[in-house]
Amino acid sequence: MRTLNGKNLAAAIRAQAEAEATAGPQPRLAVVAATADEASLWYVRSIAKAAAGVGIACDVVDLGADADAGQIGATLSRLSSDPQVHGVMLQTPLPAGASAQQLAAAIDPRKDVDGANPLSLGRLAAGLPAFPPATAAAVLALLDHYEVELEGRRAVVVGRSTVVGKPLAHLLLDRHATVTVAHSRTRDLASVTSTADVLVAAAGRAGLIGAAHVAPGAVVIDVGTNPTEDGGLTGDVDFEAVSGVAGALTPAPGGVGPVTTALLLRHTARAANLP
Ligand SMILES: Nc1nc(=O)c2c([nH]1)NC[C@@H]1CN(c3ccc(C(=O)N[C@@H](CCC(=O)O)C(=O)O)cc3)C=[N+]21
Repeated sequence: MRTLNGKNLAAAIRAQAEAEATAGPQPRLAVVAATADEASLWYVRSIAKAAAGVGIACDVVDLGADADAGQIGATLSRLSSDPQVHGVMLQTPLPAGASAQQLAAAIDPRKDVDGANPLSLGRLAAGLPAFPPATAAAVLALLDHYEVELEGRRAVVVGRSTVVGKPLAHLLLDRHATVTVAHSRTRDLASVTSTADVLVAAAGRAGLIGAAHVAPGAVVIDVGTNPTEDGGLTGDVDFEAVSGVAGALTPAPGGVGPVTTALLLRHTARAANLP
């Protein structure tokens, strides 16, 4: 079984981001957060640290977990019209009553480096240029890096979120895979997932995918970042069990996560260089 490590790929993507970031005026990313969620705040800190490492300025706009939709929307609009800001990201989760899908419409699509504006998803679906969500792009980057063939192969995505499952289905379709999207109401999940040449677990449920879900030799990508009781993170895939069946498997942590952060930075450098 091959372990599809994401750390080396992430370093290579950060090097590209740095080259692109230092070629012109310094790119600036604004990350808007309105949450007390520890995992989410950890991600914000790791973005800020990684940005500093590649020459990208990063402003964290922390509105606090009590912010309302009006404040968040006004902040996104202000950042979208600020010529000093090249990338705008709205961190999830949001306070009750605030809809990420609705609010993200306030992000200028040219600055939408995490592909959150519904226009970006629509453009992606239509095959037009757009920034895909960094997590969905990270799955494709890993598959490409490890030279996993997609054309004509069966890909099953477990999870239908707006940040991962839906955009990823479009990215895989663009690459001529035969795509199935399974989710929490799918009946007999294992009978669907075991048809996959490429299986992507993005449901957000620790240990959802076990040995019985995986065809022998399949390539398995674990997008899950579920908090564990001891303060760590674990994926949607039971690594031990699945590593006995799969042909290749990403670790979590150490797989999709680092590549996601690196791509967010590369998107920001590209946003700053858009004509
Ligand atoms: N609008 C939005 N877009 C997101 O992409 C988004 C979000 N909101 N909200 C929060 C989640 C979480 N997320 C992670 C990204 C990288 C790691 C990551 O790099 N994790 C390390 C492990 C860190 C550890 O072990 O503590 C790894 O996988 O190696 C984790 C989690 C993106 N999210």
